[in-house]
Amino acid sequence: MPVPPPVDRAAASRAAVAARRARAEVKRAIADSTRSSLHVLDASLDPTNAAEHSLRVTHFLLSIPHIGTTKMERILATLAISPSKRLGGLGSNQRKRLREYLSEHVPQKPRHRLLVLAGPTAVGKGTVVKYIQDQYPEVLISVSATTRAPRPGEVDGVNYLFVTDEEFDRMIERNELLEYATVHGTHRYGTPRTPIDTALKEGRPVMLEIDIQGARQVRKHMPDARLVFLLPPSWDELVARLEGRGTESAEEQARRLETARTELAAQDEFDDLVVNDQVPDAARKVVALMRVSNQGGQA
Ligand SMILES: Nc1ncnc2c1ncn2[C@@H]1O[C@H](COP(=O)(O)OP(=O)(O)OP(=O)(O)O)[C@@H](O)[C@H]1O
Ligand SMILES: Nc1nc2c(ncn2[C@@H]2O[C@H](COP(=O)(O)O)[C@@H](O)[C@H]2O)c(=O)[nH]1
Repeated sequence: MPVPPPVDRAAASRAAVAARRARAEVKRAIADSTRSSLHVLDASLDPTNAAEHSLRVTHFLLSIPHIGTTKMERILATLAISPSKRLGGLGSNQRKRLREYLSEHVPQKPRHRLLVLAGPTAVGKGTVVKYIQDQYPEVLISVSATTRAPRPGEVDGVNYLFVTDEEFDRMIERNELLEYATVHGTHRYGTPRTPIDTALKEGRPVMLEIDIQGARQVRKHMPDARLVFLLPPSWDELVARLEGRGTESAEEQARRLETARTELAAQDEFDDLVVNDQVPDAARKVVALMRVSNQGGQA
């Protein structure tokens, strides 16, 4: 008889506890409507979303407000889904039927139509945002405040609100900024809160082009925001774009590329990754993510 490999019982038990906690968190999230059930169903497709992937379809349905045991059993029978199934193990037709059922019968909490676009220096965030501003005028693009000096051609109030250090301090004191950060270790940048709140109340999609520190703060304050990371086609192309733009000294370029390495390493924290190969394609993909955000679907 071959000898079975030794079992690390403590590690297995820790993993089981962690998995149970993660699943409980997903169920709590659906129950208090911080995430739509469609969003959880879509996330379960990806095995790396372990909590959603391993969630039993029975637990999933029971965690939705107003679905009790009887209704849950009826739904599963109607959709021909075995109660023993886990969300990640649904067949494509079962998944489709469940999705249709949820879309039709379960009110989905509308997500903020707030999208945060981040990515390393010179990946083309500003270029993609400018394209979106021109082609999709319904999207409000936030104008950040910054303590850096304007570049040639930049206009105060259009590209940025160019402010002094003292003015920036005052904005912080008055709680006027949704988020702020010192970027590339030099100047401060921040997102004025009021225009965003107003636009969201009006149901208008809003987009922020900010750095990763800012994206993390937005996620904390507004968990419904969609975080999108713009990627270059390659590292060499990123360097070529930074050098080609020619707006920074060699020293500043080196500093920015240093930050870029750290930022690229954080891409997994984001909801979606979009490669900026051709600007119109990248812009279309980003806008599509805003359009479907109420449905919890995928671009
Ligand atoms: N898809 C693309 N293909 C080729 N060049 C591009 C593309 N997108 C942007 N660029 C060019 O890359 C350079 C950097 O773009 P941009 O200034 O928009 O980057 P950014 O991400 O906003 O940078 P930063 O964070 O440093 O402000 C610009 O010269 C721009 O014209
Ligand atoms: N956290 C924030 N980051 C911001 C904001 N506005 C812009 N940025 C980021 O700064 C860098 C550098 O911009 P540049 O115009 O000097 O090249 C870039 O990565 C932006 O995303 C903000 O309001 N908050």
